[in-house]
Amino acid sequence: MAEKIGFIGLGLIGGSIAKAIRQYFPDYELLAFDKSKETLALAVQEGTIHTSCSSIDENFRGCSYIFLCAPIAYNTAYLTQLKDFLSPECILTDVGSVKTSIHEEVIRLGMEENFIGGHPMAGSEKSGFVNSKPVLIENAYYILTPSAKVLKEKVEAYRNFVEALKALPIILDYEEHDYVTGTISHLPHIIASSLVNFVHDTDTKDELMKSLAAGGFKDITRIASSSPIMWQQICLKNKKNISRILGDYIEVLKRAKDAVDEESEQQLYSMFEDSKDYRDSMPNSSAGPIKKRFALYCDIIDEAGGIATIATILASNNISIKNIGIVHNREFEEGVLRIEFYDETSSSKAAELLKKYRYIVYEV
Ligand SMILES: NC(=O)C1=CN([C@@H]2O[C@H](COP(=O)(O)OP(=O)(O)OC[C@H]3O[C@@H](n4cnc5c(N)ncnc54)[C@H](O)[C@@H]3O)[C@@H](O)[C@H]2O)C=CC1
Ligand SMILES: O=C(O)C(=O)Cc1ccc(O)cc1
Repeated sequence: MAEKIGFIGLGLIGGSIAKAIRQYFPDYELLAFDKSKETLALAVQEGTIHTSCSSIDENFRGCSYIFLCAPIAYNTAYLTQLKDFLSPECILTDVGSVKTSIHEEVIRLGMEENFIGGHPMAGSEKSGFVNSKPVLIENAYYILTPSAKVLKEKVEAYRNFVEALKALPIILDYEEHDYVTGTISHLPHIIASSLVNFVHDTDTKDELMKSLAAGGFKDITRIASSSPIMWQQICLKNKKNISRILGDYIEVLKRAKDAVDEESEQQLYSMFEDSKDYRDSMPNSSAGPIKKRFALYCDIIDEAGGIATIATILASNNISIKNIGIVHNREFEEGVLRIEFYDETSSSKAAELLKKYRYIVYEV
């Protein structure tokens, strides 16, 4: 066996990372401790992990990576128990949605040389090992928050590891992480939950609102179905940022109310126009502008013959393909043909050409 990797908590995120490692590094030895014995039994039975641990024990000694993937307060609480099992080479990491609290505890316990915080910006409203899958982290940003005393070589190794698992590493300061995710992730979850509860509390006797809730409502409230314990802990641990952000956001809502009360045509139009322009400018794929890949996606009916036909169309128009293959990812769960090019011009030329041949092309 090559490397040994340990997991504490093997739910949606821990399970997805473990499955991605299994897929891309089949000779690595994986072991896990989870408070749920059923989860561990299933993970062994499915062949995701080799060893299930009934506590944080000797098995964790000699791991090259240890991933803390339980709800955040437990991750922090387990640091003390782990300390004795870490070799100087071990990279200790977590996947928690809040970073300052765990970094502060790492500093207090003198574990900075080992710790690099981690946060895959992927997930869903579902939870548990049963819902985990390797594609969950594919093409998703994976934020790394290195401790001040961790060696650059360790950060580089972790960054390469994340890339090998097909996610997109990005390095951030842990405090900046909590400020940014407070707005783009924690605030939306609070808005979604409070909006759903608002409908529940103000609905008519015969629950007309519940019955009639349409696409828009469902789009922006999907995440209200997320794990209550996870979001309770996020709000408790990122209290300062969330409180300030909520305060600012309430001011924005007040301004929207003023615009309605005052029948301000200009303000109302600007609000919807500005949001439309900005939302339309956001990249659809999580890869975003930071790491630009020139790829398009295309529906094909028959995999084998279909790929050959497309390759011929592109080659006969002097468009070189960098990579081609069927992918199943978060955006295209049913599977789609992904074609990657060397530059933007080739990608747009190919899209135009394939559309002419009546293919359904997605440029994301
Ligand atoms: N769900 C999401 O979309 C995302 C979650 N995260 C972070 O990932 C972490 C885990 O979240 P999920 O995988 O979604 O949750 P989950 O509920 O799917 O998995 C948590 C796992 O930890 C285990 N666990 C709970 N308490 C434990 C304890 N005291 N000791 C050992 N194991 C324990 C549970 O049995 C479960 O298997 C959280 O810290 C969360 O902030 C990060 C990115 C996305
Ligand atoms: O399902 C979604 O859209 C999410 O927002 C998932 C998510 C939840 C928590 C995180 O820390 C990161 C991503």
